[in-house]
Amino acid sequence: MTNTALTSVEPAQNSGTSTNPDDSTASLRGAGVVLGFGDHTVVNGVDIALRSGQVTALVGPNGSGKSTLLRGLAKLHPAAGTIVLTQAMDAEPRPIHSMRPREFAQEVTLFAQSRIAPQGLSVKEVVAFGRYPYRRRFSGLTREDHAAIESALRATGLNAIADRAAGTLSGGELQRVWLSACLAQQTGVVLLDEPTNHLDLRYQIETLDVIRDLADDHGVAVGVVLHDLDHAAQVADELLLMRAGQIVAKGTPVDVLTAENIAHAYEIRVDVRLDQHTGRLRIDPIGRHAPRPHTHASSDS
Ligand SMILES: Nc1ncnc2c1ncn2[C@@H]1O[C@H](COP(=O)(O)OP(=O)(O)OP(=O)(O)O)[C@@H](O)[C@H]1O
Repeated sequence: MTNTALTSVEPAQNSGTSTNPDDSTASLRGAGVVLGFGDHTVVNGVDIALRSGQVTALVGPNGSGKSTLLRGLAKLHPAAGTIVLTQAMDAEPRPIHSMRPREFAQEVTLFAQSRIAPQGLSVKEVVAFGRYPYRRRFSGLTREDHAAIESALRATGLNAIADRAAGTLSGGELQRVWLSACLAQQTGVVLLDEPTNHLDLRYQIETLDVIRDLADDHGVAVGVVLHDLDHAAQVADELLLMRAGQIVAKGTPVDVLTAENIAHAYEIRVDVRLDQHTGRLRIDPIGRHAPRPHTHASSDS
């Protein structure tokens, strides 16, 4: 794994409508969203608003519908209800189903959970996939494309391995390559499904930093599924807690991540504390076994 740290994402510079930091105000809203598989409804009447410059985290137990909701917002799963995209502050919201795929891909990207390892392509060539919505037929990469790819490679700490074969990377490295491709797409809405999965501690934290950079420095509307509630509390402006296809709590991390809400959603006991020194929430799940006391070897004698 490269030693290059994730650095802040550079301002977008291409011809997409949401790529200028000043006008990257696209936001995605869903009302009464219903999604399912055949007769099996897995998201049932969800309201969600992803606002420019804000991080919204979706949390909840396995199978509660988080990934399916994200896929519905990304136009990858048929949805009932209303999902609209507002491309600029004063623009009229447009139903996403009326948008052409290429146009939609210039506005919204999804970092999905399962990822293939492309054989025969370098890291840089995979990241270049992110520029596909801007490419003209039979034309090569433009200066803007190269700048976006370089910026995304730097942001994900991949410049040192940009020429390596993507098929030879570890799971965590490959994950960062696909995250990089999403960043290279330079959209006003970024949807991320468990982006910290498979990453070591350092890249988990640096990925959370990149997510905050997207919102704070570039006005991106971020929707992210996270399993780690500490991470969700750390990165999100708003949390949506899902259970059985519905949102059971919505608001700031402090409002949503109460012991009662977590117990209701996950059916476990937890201890939730606000750290007085750091001002951060600490969520401590309580298992069946009493915590084992730990001592230093030197204090045993
Ligand atoms: N391809 C599929 N066909 C049928 N049912 C599916 C399919 N994919 C998911 N489901 C079901 O939809 C429900 C919601 O799944 P989803 O993956 O959206 O949940 P999730 O909250 O993202 O879960 P996890 O935390 O485990 O990733 C689950 O009951 C799951 O079994």
